[in-house]
Amino acid sequence: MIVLNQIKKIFNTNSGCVTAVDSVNLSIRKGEIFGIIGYSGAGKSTLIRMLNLLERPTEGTVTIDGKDLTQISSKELRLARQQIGMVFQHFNLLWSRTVFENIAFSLEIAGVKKEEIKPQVLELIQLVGLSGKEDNYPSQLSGGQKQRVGIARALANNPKVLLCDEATSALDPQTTDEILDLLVQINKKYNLTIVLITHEMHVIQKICHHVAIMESGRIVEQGDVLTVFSNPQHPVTERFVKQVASEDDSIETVEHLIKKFPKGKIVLLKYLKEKAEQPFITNVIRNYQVDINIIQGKVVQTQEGGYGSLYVQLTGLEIIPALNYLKEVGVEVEVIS
Ligand SMILES: Nc1ncnc2c1ncn2[C@@H]1O[C@H](COP(=O)(O)OP(=O)(O)OP(=O)(O)O)[C@@H](O)[C@H]1O
Repeated sequence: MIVLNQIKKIFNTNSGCVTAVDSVNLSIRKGEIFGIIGYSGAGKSTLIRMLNLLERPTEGTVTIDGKDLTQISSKELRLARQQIGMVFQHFNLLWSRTVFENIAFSLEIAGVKKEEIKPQVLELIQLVGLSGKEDNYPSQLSGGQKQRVGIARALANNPKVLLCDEATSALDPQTTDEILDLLVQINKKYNLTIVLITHEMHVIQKICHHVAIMESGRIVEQGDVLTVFSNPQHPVTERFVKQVASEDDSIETVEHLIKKFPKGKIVLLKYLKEKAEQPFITNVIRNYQVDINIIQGKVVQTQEGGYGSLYVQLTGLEIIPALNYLKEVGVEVEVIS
């Protein structure tokens, strides 16, 4: 539905040219939540701003529903932009207008008839959970409430796509989760395509179906969230995955474990929860002459399901057959010592 083809953005500055986005190709499917993650300066903001041509690409095409936005007239672009809502890190609300007026403003600009505006705004206010706050000014709202206004305003013209530019980065962890829950609710209710940028893996883990990892203007890895989480390929991806993994996963700790548990074998078991539905630990203990000592582990839940990783110590006479059984039932087995 959204296709970026060989997108490049070069800024000419006094100190020379900066390539902010470099030959990016992306396909984003209708109805999915697509996350783009990267550290500061990776090019995320520039990339997302090219999706509605707030930033014009130096090279490449941005195609939404078959229409190349880089080729259409400014009038067509204005109409196309109404189909693309945007939510910002610092909300970008009109401070002298109430909640109601902020949301109504989008509809006024789009030329919606006056009598149609009120019911639509009230419906949006209810959708984002701000009933009763219609007449409040932004300065009277919490950060989370301000972002709810931002989301309602972005949805006012029934967009096909919602772009979220670090929408939760200015919020505390609990408010972040509430806003992310709201985005999932909206995605499901309207089958709305959401593209977000973030530097927090928690955001990707909690709500995204697909993820692209950016570094120095390029996409270094992309795929469905569960695969990328359970099997990161690029060093940058590994660093992001560690943001949501337990601290104890560091190699120092593994070396410490080897010293602490010298008997038998220490093994890292990785499994997708939905694939490994059997009670495989119980089966191993029942069917093989081994004991299992669970040393540490975690289960991470994503929109696409969960995956687990467990460090275990196996002792006993049938370690190899037990490990073979685990592989047979779909558990990834890595022998540490
Ligand atoms: N208008 C501009 N003029 C010149 N250089 C720019 C401009 N906008 C961005 N850049 C440069 O492009 C690169 C990518 O910036 P961008 O803001 O897209 O990264 P980012 O991943 O969104 O970072 P952050 O999370 O810090 O916002 C940086 O080197 C930045 O300095």
